[in-house]
Amino acid sequence: MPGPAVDAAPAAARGGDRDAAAGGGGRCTKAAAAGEWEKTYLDVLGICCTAEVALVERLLSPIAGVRAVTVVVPSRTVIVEHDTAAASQFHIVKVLNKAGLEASVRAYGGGGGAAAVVRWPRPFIVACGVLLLASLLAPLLPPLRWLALAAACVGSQPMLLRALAAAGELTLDINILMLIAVAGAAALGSYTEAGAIVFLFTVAEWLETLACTRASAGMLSLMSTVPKNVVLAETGQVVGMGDVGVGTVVAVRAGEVVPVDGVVVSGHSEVDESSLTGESFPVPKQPQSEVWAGTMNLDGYISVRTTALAENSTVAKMERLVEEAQNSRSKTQRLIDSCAKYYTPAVVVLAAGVVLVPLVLGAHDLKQWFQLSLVLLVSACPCALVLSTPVATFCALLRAARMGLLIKGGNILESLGEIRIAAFDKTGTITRGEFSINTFHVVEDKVEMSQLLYWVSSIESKSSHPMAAALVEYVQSKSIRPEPENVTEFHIYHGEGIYGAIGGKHIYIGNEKIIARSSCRAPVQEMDDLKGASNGHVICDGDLVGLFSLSDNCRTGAAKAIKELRSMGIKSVMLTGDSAAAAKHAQEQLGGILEELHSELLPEDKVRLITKFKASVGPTLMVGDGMNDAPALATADVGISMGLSGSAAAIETSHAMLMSSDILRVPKAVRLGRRTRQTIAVNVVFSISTKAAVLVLAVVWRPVLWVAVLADVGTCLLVVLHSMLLLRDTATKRSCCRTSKACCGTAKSQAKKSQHAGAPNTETTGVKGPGEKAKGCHSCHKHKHTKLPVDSVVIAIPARAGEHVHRKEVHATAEGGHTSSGGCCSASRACGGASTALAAICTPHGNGEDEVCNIISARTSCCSNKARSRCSSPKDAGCKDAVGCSGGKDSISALVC
Ligand SMILES: Nc1ncnc2c1ncn2[C@@H]1O[C@H](COP(=O)(O)OP(=O)(O)OP(=O)(O)O)[C@@H](O)[C@H]1O
Ligand SMILES: [Zn+2]
Repeated sequence: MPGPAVDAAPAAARGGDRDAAAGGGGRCTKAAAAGEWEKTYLDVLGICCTAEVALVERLLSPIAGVRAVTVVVPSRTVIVEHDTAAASQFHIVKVLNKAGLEASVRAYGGGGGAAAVVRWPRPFIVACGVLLLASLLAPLLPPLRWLALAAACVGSQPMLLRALAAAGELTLDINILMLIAVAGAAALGSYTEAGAIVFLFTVAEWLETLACTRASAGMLSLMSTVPKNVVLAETGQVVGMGDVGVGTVVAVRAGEVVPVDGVVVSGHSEVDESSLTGESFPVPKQPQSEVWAGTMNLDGYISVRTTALAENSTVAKMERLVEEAQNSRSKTQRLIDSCAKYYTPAVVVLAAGVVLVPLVLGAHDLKQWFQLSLVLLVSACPCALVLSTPVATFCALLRAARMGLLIKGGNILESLGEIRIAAFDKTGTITRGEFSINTFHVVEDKVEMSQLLYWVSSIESKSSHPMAAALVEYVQSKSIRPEPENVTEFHIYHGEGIYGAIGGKHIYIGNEKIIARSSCRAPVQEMDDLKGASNGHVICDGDLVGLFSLSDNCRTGAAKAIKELRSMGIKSVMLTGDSAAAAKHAQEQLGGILEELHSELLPEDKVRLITKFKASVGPTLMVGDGMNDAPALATADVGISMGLSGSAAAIETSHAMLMSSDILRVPKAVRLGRRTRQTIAVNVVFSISTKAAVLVLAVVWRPVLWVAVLADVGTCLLVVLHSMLLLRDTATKRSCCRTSKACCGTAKSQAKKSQHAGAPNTETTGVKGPGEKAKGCHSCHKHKHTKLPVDSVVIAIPARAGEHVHRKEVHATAEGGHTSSGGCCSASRACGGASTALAAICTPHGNGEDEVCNIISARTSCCSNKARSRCSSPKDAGCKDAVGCSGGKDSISALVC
């Protein structure tokens, strides 16, 4: 498989090639933040298909002060990066409108602006329709037939402007073709037909725009929620976002949108992160909590120290990715575009021949030939074919973003649909990457425990490995403060561990391999072999001084995700840098579902294996999080990085980013890729066959111009509508109440069963989320509409404290105990803080087949103690399987569904 993955680097924005050449690859916002450049989003309704892209670029690029032009065809959006002093928004809009492109500046703060603009047909369309209708009375009053001609004239105004602009640029576009057809029909005396062509064309265009804007509303609104100004906490001064450096403390009052990514310094509040995560529940924030730009401070005053510049905020990065993805062209699209380039001129030449040859030969029924020629001309527009890929890709990318998966381009989506084998990294991907320390001891009293802990924590503070975080936290819990600033040398040995120098001591920390590297004199110690635990060694100046062991648990849903992949005919394997024992332990937790285990791998070993899979099995998916996974992620046909918790290297090199830690979205993504490929195939076949049918009909029966036009614009519209089916998550909408009832009902009945089984009481009562009335299962529609607008981009960010549970719907079913403090994360609120509560969280499946119910226990650490079980159908009250919560002091085994 010639890896499309390799050329998957996000394509530089169209017209922004100059930036790309300068090495900035679409990174234009950097300069913009400096204050000179501004990005303006324009709704340009006159963009019909990719034919207009070149036109828009050629119109705007020469304007002084315009630096980059990006045209997003499916959403009819033009993004212009310009110097406001040299080229005003007004001027840009004027230039586009002069060419009849119907441009308007998208209102700041709302992605759905365009939808409002195009809700009603424009006056010229209405006038065209009315005149055409009146002309149909011509049999009663013959002069009325002229009204049809008037209709054609009135309706074709914008077409004419666009045609002129295109002709000026020496390009042949749909507008020119249609105008020739209209003029031809008029010349033949078929005024009604001329009027009908114009009316059909304009109405179809309007409907298409309506559909497109519905699809794209919200896509570009990610960034627009972020305020442009901030209030400095110390002085109360209001300054522009561009002037805020890292480390500035800004004030965020209740009801305001957090303007920056940062850490809370003072104050307590609840923040609604739904714009980023889709979480409907406010997340409590206190000093040290992280907050993100674009989220809403609900009810308290907080001051936030910025940790990133505005252009590097999570939301800005996401927006950049989304934009780049929209503009990267997939393989299929490139193929179609290059075919379309030859198709139009070829058909136009043919059309000319059809008139000229009979003319020269002196044929009798010239009118017939002339009509055939016009039909051919109308059919020369490859609109539907050209749209068949980008609209489908666009809708699928949007769908993916809503389920928390940012895909860096349409070609990746197509590759996703071809995957034959999936390779998973272990630590942080299959497992949580949240280690707990089993043992930590000094070897033969060689050093003081406190000294050892100080060394380890100080050096580990410099590592981003999940083990490092656990070790540092462990040491801090012993009231020892790590001092990473005292570590004078630091080095990472991939697959082995780390090295650091502190206080003149040379210290290595890592697995067995690091012992050899450190030229340790002491014999390898026997560790008390805890099942599946990873063992760590601390070597100080060539002497083994400390031993520790840590363990990690598999992610909820990992086994199910792999099972689902298998049901799709995809093989799953594990690639880990950890020991064979740890790999085997994870495999046991998964019920032995992985087909191959590869352990103790170095980053280059992972690359080698991926290359092997690509050659021997086929298109390969790699899912990973660590720095050691980055090269393998880049090598795979599709590399998915896990969560924002993943290492920066993994996020950078991967082709798609899972914004939550829900591994179940991996099979969903593959399914979406398959659906996209199917949709594109159907679109292509449909648009080619209608063209062929019209031509055949014209030749064997008789050429009817309006049928050709209807087929042309109708196909375009149908292609758009068909692609929009990708946006639909049928399961979410339809099965919502049905399943919720099922869940509640079944939870109740199961609660009884589980009581017999000795499991904790899981009787059901409503659970309140903050700001919400207690919801039974019946209010889910309302809940749905208020919390998850159809057009919003929902991107899940992994929780820092505890763990978020990503959900579409919360049908809480909990037994209220005594209220307790709790409050570990948003989900704890779902549980109502009850000490023995259980909440079932149901996530309907994309394909509408089944749904997943998470059970959240609301003890002290409610969110992490969840069990997951599966209802195969809403009616199926019985449990397929139930997994007891493993780990955690308050673990609960429960049967639900
Ligand atoms: N910062 C660290 N502190 C202690 N040990 C480490 C550290 N980094 C790596 N190691 C040791 O090196 C081993 C391999 O690390 P590596 O990052 O290659 O893989 P991993 O993250 O454990 O597994 P996976 O490849 O599944 O993510 C780890 O299992 C651990 O024993
Ligand atoms: Zn990992």
